[in-house]
Amino acid sequence: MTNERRVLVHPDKQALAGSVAARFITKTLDILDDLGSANIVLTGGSMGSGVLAAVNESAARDTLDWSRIHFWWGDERWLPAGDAERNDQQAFDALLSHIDIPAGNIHQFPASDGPLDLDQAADSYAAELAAHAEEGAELPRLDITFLGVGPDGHIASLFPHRSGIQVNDRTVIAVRDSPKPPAERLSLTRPVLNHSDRVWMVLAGSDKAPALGLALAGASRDEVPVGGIKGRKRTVFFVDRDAAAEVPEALIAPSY
Ligand SMILES: O=C1O[C@H](COP(=O)(O)O)[C@@H](O)[C@H](O)[C@H]1O
Repeated sequence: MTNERRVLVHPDKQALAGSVAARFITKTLDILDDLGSANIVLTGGSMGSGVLAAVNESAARDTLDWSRIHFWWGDERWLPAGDAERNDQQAFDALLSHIDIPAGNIHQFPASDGPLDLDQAADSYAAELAAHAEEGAELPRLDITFLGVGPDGHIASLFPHRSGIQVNDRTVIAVRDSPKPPAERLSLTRPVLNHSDRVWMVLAGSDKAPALGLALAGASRDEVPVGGIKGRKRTVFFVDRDAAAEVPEALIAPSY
């Protein structure tokens, strides 16, 4: 199988979340069998928590040995710990509070009410990644990275026509000019996202169709940041029919 980007279309949001959750469980079981542990990067956004809620509801949820799975985030909103708008809080509500996982396996970005300022928080998360790096590397092996995609084509907190999407000399950046509130955020950079073995983008709704169509048509990453993302082994867009409206027929995988 090649590492071309694939688009898998599902009838609606619910089917999409259920299908991605089932794939997540089976793929992570394989990764644990093969490698002994797994590093998963989570996303915020509507489908991010939808998929985690579907994992939580799955009868197969506890076939996974959660003690061997580490969770990271692609980005975070610079808000106090526990704020309902934080990506980590949404993941806790959807799944993480309900499973038997050691606290040390959950790698949250710092919060705005902690002791660090935004730049120190970015450095601190970079150091946390480095502390779990594979030998001789700056980063851990990233097995699956989930990304939501905004209607403007942003991924993590890397937005169109902002400098963040071009950064390639840091693993984590402080963002101060997000067009989507809050303006202050923390984000992994594009080279880190592209270091992932598998990038799974999950998007639903007709407002996402133009960004997906442009990205697949080869728009620049400055215009549509998602266009600059590619996993080392697999890059899959899991979408619903509405989001797929502008995807060329030839790129749609025959079945899911
Ligand atoms: O603000 C964010 O938005 C994007 C996309 O969110 P969606 O609700 O439009 O799907 C998300 O991927 C990112 O992690 C988050 O911080």
